[in-house]
Amino acid sequence: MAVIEIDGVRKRYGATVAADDVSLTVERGEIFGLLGPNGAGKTTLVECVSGLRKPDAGRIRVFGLDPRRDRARLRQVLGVQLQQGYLPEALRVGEAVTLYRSFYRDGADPRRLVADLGLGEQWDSPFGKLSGGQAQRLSIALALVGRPRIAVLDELSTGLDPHGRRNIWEIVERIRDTGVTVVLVSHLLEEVHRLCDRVAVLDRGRVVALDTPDALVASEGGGQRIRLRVSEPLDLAVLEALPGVTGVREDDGELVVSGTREALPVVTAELVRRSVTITALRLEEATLDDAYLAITGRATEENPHD
Ligand SMILES: Nc1ncnc2c1ncn2[C@@H]1O[C@H](COP(=O)(O)OP(=O)(O)OP(=O)(O)O)[C@@H](O)[C@H]1O
Repeated sequence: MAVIEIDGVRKRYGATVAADDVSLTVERGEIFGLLGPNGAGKTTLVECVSGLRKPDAGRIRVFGLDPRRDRARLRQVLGVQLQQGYLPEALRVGEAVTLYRSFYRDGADPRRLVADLGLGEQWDSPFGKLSGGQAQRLSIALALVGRPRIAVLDELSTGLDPHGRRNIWEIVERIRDTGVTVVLVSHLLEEVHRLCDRVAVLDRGRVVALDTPDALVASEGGGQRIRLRVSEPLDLAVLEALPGVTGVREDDGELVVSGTREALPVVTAELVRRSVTITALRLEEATLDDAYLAITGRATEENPHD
């Protein structure tokens, strides 16, 4: 069942098109990723969903509610994580969570929520004294204190070290396990691959791909990269023309051949046929990075004058 429905949404700021005919749905209980480079329109879209911005055109429904018209009711079902630096420095963790709890009819127990997010010892700590990871966990607590059915988390691991990031990811998985639908805004591929059930890739206001992370990887050729060194110079076009090969480039003396699983036997056979000796060969599985570069690169080529 769709809990968020976005249909034909457009939003402009002057000459900048931040949302260009965006249509997508978010299903109950999933972690849905919005992925894209800076300025792709991710924040604009979640602000429209949260009722903070009014689209120029299109329709949005969240549990059937119109985010602008039904804002008070929306607030009871949708929790939005605020960006860093949002609280007075002197406000203590416990005070902040208790204050936010008072905005909701049926909220969570502040002490338990703070403990669940690993901030029990910081209950009396002022916001200004928290580490980056603790401040992020507090912002998640504030998004969850109203016991929302949907949580919107925007760039939640920005500025965290790898350990802090993993910690936050586990928290997001636990949130999902309690039945809350999560919309995750991110520009980190590793993050969306690890967490998201489905991902919409946004580029200059447009949805340029929407699928599971694994399907996005597979859609870009099924994914292998062959890195090889050869005994003599080779015309790249020879390899590019082979079946299963989707791209060939040179990287620091190595030939990097991208393609389907079929590519490896075909490429090696062709080199043998040409009596070219392979001096080194390494096989890498394609990742979401490859898919993402291919998808956003293609979107740019399709609209060279934008
Ligand atoms: N209030 C505003 N006034 C004018 N232009 C804006 C405004 N807010 C956003 N924009 C522009 O709209 C485009 C989309 O911005 P948005 O913040 O939605 O993208 P984003 O994908 O969230 O980017 P980031 O990852 O950098 O936060 C950008 O070109 C941005 O400069």
